[in-house]
Amino acid sequence: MEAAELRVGFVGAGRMAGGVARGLLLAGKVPAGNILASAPSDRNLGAFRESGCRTTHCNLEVLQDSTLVFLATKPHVLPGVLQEIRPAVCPHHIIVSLAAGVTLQTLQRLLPAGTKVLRLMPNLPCVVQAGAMVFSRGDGAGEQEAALLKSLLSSCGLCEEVPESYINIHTGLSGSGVAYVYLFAEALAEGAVKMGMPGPLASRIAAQTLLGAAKMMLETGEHPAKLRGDVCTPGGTTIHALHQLEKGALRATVMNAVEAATNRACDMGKD
Ligand SMILES: NC(=O)C1=CN([C@@H]2O[C@H](COP(=O)(O)OP(=O)(O)OC[C@H]3O[C@@H](n4cnc5c(N)ncnc54)[C@H](OP(=O)(O)O)[C@@H]3O)[C@@H](O)[C@H]2O)C=CC1
Ligand SMILES: O=C(O)[C@@H]1CCC=N1
Repeated sequence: MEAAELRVGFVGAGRMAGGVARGLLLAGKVPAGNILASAPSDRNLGAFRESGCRTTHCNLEVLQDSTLVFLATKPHVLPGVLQEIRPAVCPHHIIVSLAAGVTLQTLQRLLPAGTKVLRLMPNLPCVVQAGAMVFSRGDGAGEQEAALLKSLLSSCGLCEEVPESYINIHTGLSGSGVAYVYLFAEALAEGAVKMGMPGPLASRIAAQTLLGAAKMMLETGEHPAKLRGDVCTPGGTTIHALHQLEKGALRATVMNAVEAATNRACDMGKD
């Protein structure tokens, strides 16, 4: 299907829905007039309207209007939403859930048999077209639906199809991982403030440091341990700092964080 013909709906219009919609619009993948978003309040719908998209308070209207429907409510709200929209779900619909933890098995159980359903895990930098997304398809979704989703979401960042068992791990690594990185950025900047640098300058430099380090990792393809070694002068500043981080068990703590978030996503998926 040509992107210009595709009608895209969002049930739930918050941060992630807004981020995905923005990526689609900026890349010219879907015209604004072909996007319809629903939410109970106007809190987030205004931003959609300002971009030229249509909005409604009625979730069923999104199903009636759209072929590709993103379910972008919080996970605890999703079962009620699925119950509400189920009568309006038809074979032509492609349903994509963004909800953390909610399994394909649950989605398939709560939707009509044979529904083309996919489970996507994005992360917040989709908002600036630098997201990291993975998705898996349910039994009713084929290569064509996967290719369509991948092509559309490439406008929001990296997007790969993976076995469903990786989705909760991606949540711990990247969906939640963005927050660990902000914590690290905050700590970097506060260290600089402690040493006398003004806060706003320290924050900008912390962000650019993360951006540059990430860009080098992606562009060189080198293992981070190799790149870290390249920064360390024998007897120099970096190795003294890294010793402190090792004493604080930074690596083990971050690994524990990924494990905790992954386990939490698994628990959230239990019926
Ligand atoms: N935030 C993140 O970094 C990530 C989030 N996710 C997943 O994305 C999903 C959305 O998260 P996020 O965008 O942060 O959440 P937000 O709280 O920003 O947005 C949730 C949206 O759902 C709407 N909503 C609430 N109840 C209903 C309902 N009954 N019917 C229709 N819409 C409803 C809200 O309405 P209103 O506007 O009126 O409040 C709001 O627009 C979640 O399932 C989360 O697990 C995945 C990866 C990363
Ligand atoms: O905290 C959460 O549950 C969601 C999923 C990943 C990021 N935010």
